[in-house]
Amino acid sequence: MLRAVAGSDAYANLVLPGLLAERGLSGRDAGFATELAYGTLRLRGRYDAVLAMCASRGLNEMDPGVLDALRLGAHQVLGMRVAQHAAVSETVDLVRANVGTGAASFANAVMRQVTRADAAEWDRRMAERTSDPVELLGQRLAHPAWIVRALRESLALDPGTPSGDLDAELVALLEADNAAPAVTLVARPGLVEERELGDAQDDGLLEPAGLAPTAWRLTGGSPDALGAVRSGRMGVQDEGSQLVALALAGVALRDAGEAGDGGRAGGDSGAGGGGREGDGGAADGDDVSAVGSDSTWADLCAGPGGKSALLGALLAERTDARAAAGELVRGSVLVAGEVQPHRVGLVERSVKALPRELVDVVQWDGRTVGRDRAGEFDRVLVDAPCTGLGALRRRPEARWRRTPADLRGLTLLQRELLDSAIDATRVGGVVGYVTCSPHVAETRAVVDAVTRSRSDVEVLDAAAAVNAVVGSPVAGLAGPYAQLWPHRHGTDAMFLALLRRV
Ligand SMILES: C[S@@+](CC[C@H](N)C(=O)[O-])C[C@H]1O[C@@H](n2cnc3c(N)ncnc32)[C@H](O)[C@@H]1O
Repeated sequence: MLRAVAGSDAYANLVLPGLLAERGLSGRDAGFATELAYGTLRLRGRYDAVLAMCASRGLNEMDPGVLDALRLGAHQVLGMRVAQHAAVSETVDLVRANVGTGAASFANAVMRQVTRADAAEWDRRMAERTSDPVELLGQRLAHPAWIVRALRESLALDPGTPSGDLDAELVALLEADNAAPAVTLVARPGLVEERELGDAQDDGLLEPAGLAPTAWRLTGGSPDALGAVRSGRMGVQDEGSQLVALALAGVALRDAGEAGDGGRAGGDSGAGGGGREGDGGAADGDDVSAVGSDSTWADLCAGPGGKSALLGALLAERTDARAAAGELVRGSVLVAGEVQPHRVGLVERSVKALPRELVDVVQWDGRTVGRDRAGEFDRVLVDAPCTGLGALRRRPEARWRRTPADLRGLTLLQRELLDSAIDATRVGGVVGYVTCSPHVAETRAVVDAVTRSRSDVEVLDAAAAVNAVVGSPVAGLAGPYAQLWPHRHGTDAMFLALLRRV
């Protein structure tokens, strides 16, 4: 797997399951192989810093296969509890079998150096050689320096960051990125019975994740062992992804004719939680007659479809509730659009448990939707393509593959998509702008630039909307934007801005 990722630009999460199946590994063996592979990939920068101090030649002069084997060996010695002699001899055997005898004796010499100090001593030696504190933190905790700087800036600008704790917060975040995350599942509303979830809990397979009412942590077995996962009524989805979709679905809309607040941020978040949406539901505080239509939703960037499936389930549940209350409900629809044809297929698979007529899966360029379908939608999600710096714990190789140069094209696309989403939303409707990156350039800078350039949007309090979903104030979350963090909330670092079209 290491060779496929480094040599062929493969994605670890796509390569590994096939390799485990091919080699017949399951249970504890599969877990061990996964930790070997994912841990080595995640911590590559740390091990490279150690290997550079141990080897007689530069890393870029080494055979790439030897370098990967040494990284794997270093992870066993410094990051896992593998016996040193076993780690050394396995590494040397691997190099002898795949590269040759000369390379094996080189690997042997390097691995013996690696074993001569423990992790704390290697940290000390790194500190002796590196004066820049950001570079050093990046080496110690295996993040490229540009990412360390970006995460630090984002934490510093987040009003949810406890004052005076920036450096400790940064270390906690980098450490959380290096830990294997629990598998979190979504129980799509209206599709999974309480009894089914109760049985899975009794069998030791699931426990409530804690924040999102739909989120469950897998405590045993694999997701596919659950019938609800196989039938698409549940799915693997980070809790942060669930929270942002639920928050967008829960925020109160306004009637198209009602005057807005003139761009006021915070204050009235309009975040009402369950039971208030729609033309006929009871609303606590708001004038329901002012809510307007709430039956046409769009997911502008839907692939692979996790959030579409959750939004679709919410829309279906809400439509059924209204019909049961005697309302005349016509044609609720979620249009789930995606630009890449093969990802359109993934969206179709992900919404397979929902009523066919409820979700319209289409191929589109989200940038033109605002022009082609202006003012058509009540709620629009823009889950924009981004660097993914908020999901580093799930994508072990991503941090080494991304570069600051990626930001330029992405932020331009993000602005265009957000502008288009606002144009596609009716007056009084709401747009949710989401990224799985906390990078300031992709989050608040995009939202600030777009809202500054238009006079028809009002920034809502997205943190209050998330609190309303959870049912109590979430610690370390402060609006108007909602920035979640792995070390604080146990979720990916999802960002949510909610904008009302006025
Ligand atoms: C962050 S992912 C969305 C994840 C998805 N919402 C989910 O929860 O499964 C961004 C998606 O946007 C798609 N995309 C990129 N450019 C696009 C465009 N111009 N229009 C529509 N989709 C686009 C990408 O192919 C990718 O599938």
